[in-house]
Amino acid sequence: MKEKTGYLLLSTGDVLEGKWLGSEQATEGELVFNTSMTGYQEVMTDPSYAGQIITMTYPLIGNYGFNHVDNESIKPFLNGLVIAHPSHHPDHYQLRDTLEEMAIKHGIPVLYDIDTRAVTRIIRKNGEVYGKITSDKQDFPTKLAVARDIVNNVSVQRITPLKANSNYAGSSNCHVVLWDFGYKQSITRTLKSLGCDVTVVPYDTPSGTIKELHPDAVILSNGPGDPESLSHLAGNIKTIAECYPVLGICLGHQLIASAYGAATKRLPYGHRGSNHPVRNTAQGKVMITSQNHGYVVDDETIDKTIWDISYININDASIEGLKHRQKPVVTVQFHPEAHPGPSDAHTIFEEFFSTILKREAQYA
Ligand SMILES: NC(=O)CC[C@H](N)C(=O)O
Repeated sequence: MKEKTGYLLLSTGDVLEGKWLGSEQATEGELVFNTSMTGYQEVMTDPSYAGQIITMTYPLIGNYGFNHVDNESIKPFLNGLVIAHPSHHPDHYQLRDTLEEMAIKHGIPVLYDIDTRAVTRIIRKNGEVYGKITSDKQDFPTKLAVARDIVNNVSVQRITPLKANSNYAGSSNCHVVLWDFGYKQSITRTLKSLGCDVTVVPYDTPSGTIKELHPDAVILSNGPGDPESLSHLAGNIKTIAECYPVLGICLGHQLIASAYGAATKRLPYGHRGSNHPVRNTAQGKVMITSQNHGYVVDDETIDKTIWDISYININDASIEGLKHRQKPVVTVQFHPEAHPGPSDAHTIFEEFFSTILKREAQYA
């Protein structure tokens, strides 16, 4: 196998030498680390990583290849991947592509033979770090202007209806509008398996158009970038949250909190992995959750006359969930749809649906 030298250059001035896997195509972006030990396919196809270079702390990546069932979006949106050891001989009964084939097919630059734990220590120490994968040792990343249209690039372009799974045995028959800021397909898979018809709508859909769809509930999805870049949607989001049962997931949680006047701030180096413990403040119970976010809602700015804090991160006490005190509006910073990661938080969907069904029974 040909091995071409490439470099990971950091905005901190650090230079790491590695090897190209696939095409030698320079790329740059915010460098973030993910600590998941499995689920690299789901990580790479999660649209929330748009514009970023991911480094995986787990050393061996690609050992079961890529399949056709676990993608989280139509294609990977990340800017690049930095790993220690690629698996050159993956094996799995569902395998379609190797890591190298996947990288070439979608034009994703991949650098390997990097001590990704050393890179992670640099990010943990410095916070916001930009990286460039390149063949030119002098070609340092510029401090990037975050793409303004980052959500526009990952959101659906038109209103898209999806039918509930036909083999669903229950009786929920809900119609959910999924407000798409870069949704993971595990969200729609979960909703369809719970018997919901889903209408996915573009991120800039006016509240009036959402109302015309007559949803039973609205879910605001995850997505990439700084939530502040979507502050112009606050009025629309608040209008919907005042009218329907609403669930906000990750970016969706941040946007709902912002619509009610809270501020968001950057975490020192993000939460990205499959084992982040969060405590349910009402029950004292701990769940292990899948997470991928660089921003959080600032505790000090939440109006506690409107919101209860429902979940807290055990590692750093950051806000992990909010519950409206009067209305059926709940939000979570973590990923109840999981993938990758544990399904402890699936209960969030179940609780949300029991709220919708009770509400419908009340108005029937
Ligand atoms: N997964 C997400 O929705 C991430 C939300 C936001 N882009 C953040 O990084 O905090």
